[in-house]
Amino acid sequence: MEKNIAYIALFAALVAALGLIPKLTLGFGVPITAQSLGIMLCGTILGAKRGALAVLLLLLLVAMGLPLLAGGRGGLGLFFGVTGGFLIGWPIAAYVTGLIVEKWRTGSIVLVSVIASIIGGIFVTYLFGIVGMAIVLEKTFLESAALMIAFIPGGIVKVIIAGLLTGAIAKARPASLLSRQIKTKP
Ligand SMILES: O=C(O)CCCC[C@@H]1SC[C@@H]2NC(=O)N[C@@H]21
Repeated sequence: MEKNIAYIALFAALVAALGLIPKLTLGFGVPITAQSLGIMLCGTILGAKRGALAVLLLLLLVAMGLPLLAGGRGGLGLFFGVTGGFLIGWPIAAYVTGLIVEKWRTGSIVLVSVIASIIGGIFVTYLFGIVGMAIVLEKTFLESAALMIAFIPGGIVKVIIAGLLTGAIAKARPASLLSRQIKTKP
């Protein structure tokens, strides 16, 4: 129990720390940020529930006004802004990423983590982001979706980093890979 809380707090802090890496805000107001890598890692390393809780903890602190998002941003208003869809999607993205790593036990952990990060960290995150942007920017779903192209190159780099880091932890400290400590039914 205490171990879980410590890991959840640690990964909320990790995502916040990734916000210290300078962001690049695109013309339509959404930044390219290293924090989306943190969302993937929450899922691949902590698993579904703990990963989602770590992201929710971070978002709670952001909603309370702590400047923990890239560029030192915080406040409830962000959830109603152009990046609000992404923020709402982040815990679900971490959950889906973690669920895939928990359930898919065969093959290379690096490959499983990369695929889980693509599905959770890219598809799920982008889906929520596209809907949020379409509402706030008053664009169609397809117009918003087209804007996502700018995030794809960075997204590919991030899923590879998430896969390699998760693989390295699986090798060096298997007990710390909580996503694989969950017992699945035979
Ligand atoms: O800081 C915020 O307000 C949230 C930013 C969300 C940015 C999204 S996450 C997926 C995609 N990849 C990026 O690097 N940026 C966008």
